[in-house]
Amino acid sequence: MVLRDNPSGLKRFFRGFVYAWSGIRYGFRNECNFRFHTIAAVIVCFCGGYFGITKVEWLFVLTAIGGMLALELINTAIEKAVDLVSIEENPLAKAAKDTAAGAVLVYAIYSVLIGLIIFLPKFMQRFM
Ligand SMILES: Nc1ncnc2c1ncn2[C@@H]1O[C@H](COP(=O)(O)OP(=O)(O)OP(=O)(O)O)[C@@H](O)[C@H]1O
Repeated sequence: MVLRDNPSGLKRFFRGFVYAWSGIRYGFRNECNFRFHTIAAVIVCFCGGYFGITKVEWLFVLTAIGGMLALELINTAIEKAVDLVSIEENPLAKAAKDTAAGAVLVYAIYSVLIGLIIFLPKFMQRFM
């Protein structure tokens, strides 16, 4: 049983990575939004390479990608935790899920704006 097993030091540290990787795999397998954002992230990285964006632009792009993926996973964690404690209809459960979804939406809008600011001028310059 995981809760009783309490290794210390390096073993515990690396075990944390295994659990985290398992969470990422869970998100990818079960959450359509997480898959969508992962695929979008890969496409954006290819575009970054293709358009030769600057180091500072990469920093913004990577912040948008990393934040978006992390928030999606946190949103999934909140959804699962809420379902665990409250299967029945509950206004607090609704508030928890909807505010978590709102956080994802806010960051998604931020990410889209970053993408437009960085890529739109380069796209227009190359293809228009
Ligand atoms: N226990 C609950 N009580 C009240 N409202 C809930 C509850 N569970 C979900 N809801 C509400 O129902 C709607 C859909 O919730 P649901 O959990 O299906 O979200 P979803 O975004 O469709 O998630 P998923 O990614 O699992 O498909 C949301 O508005 C949510 O706040």
